[in-house]
Amino acid sequence: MPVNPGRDKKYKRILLKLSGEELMGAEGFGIDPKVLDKMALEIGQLVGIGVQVGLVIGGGNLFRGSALSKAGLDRVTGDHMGMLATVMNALAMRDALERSNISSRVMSSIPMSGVVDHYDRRKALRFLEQGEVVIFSAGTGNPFFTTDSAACLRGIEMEADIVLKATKVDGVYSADPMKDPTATRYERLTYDEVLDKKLGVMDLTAICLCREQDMPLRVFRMDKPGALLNILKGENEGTLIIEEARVDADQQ
Ligand SMILES: Nc1ncnc2c1ncn2[C@@H]1O[C@H](COP(=O)(O)OP(=O)(O)O)[C@@H](O)[C@H]1O
Ligand SMILES: O=c1ccn([C@@H]2O[C@H](COP(=O)(O)OP(=O)(O)O)[C@@H](O)[C@H]2O)c(=O)[nH]1
Repeated sequence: MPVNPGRDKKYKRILLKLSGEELMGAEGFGIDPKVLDKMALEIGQLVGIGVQVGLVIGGGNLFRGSALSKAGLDRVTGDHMGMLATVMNALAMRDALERSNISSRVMSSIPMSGVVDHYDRRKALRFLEQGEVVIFSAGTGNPFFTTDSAACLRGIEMEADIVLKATKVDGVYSADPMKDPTATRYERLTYDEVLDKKLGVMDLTAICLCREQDMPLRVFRMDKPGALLNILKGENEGTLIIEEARVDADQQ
């Protein structure tokens, strides 16, 4: 047993984005507690080696504004429902983390007194420094955005070393791999390449924000056992999106 099992970790503070659909497991809707427990275990491993973890969870397993609007609802109302869905997911994740004895906090971009704390950057930084997992819910608090953008925004505000986007596919491909079986995976891309090639894995607002603030991003498959820990060890899971000039610094 190493004296300090975390000494080789590559990142001190991460912002992990989980898509809402990840939470529903094999079901078509809702939250599968078994998936939550599995995720809590993986997050617990990171906390155990001293990584500070901020979490943003999507709401796509419950409601998406764009889908509700297609069904006839007002778009802004639909987006509000989507943001509230992310708060429900965050509460479920906090519950799973606490069942695994991992201290965690939920903060919401929309004030929800008596349910969760209102987002406060300085408080969130303090919780992270104390080793608590901070779950940032209700997206950015504004309609017409996504939780990808919220994850990048909070990652930048928290001065995370990297934003990790956990999703159903194991990286960024030349085309949507769910639709095009000939698509090939990139190991590394620049922000401009993602934008120029219109690679649809993440929304473009999020990519632009990371490009402006020089925040590295990694897209990987969450349900691959150990993938998260591998990334923390510096292994090449999924696809890294980074400015060419920063590659050397990232590889140290
Ligand atoms: N170039 C691409 N490379 C990888 N995935 C892509 C690409 N274009 C579209 N996708 C799709 O993006 C999805 C991931 O986006 P994500 O935001 O996690 O899903 P959701 O839309 O459920 O929130 C993948 O499941 C994949 O089908
Ligand atoms: O800043 C935000 C973040 C999210 N949403 C709404 O919340 C829904 C759920 O988020 P998202 O689609 O990003 O979840 P994911 O696809 O990651 O599960 C979105 O469809 C939007 O309707 C929003 O209006 N503003």
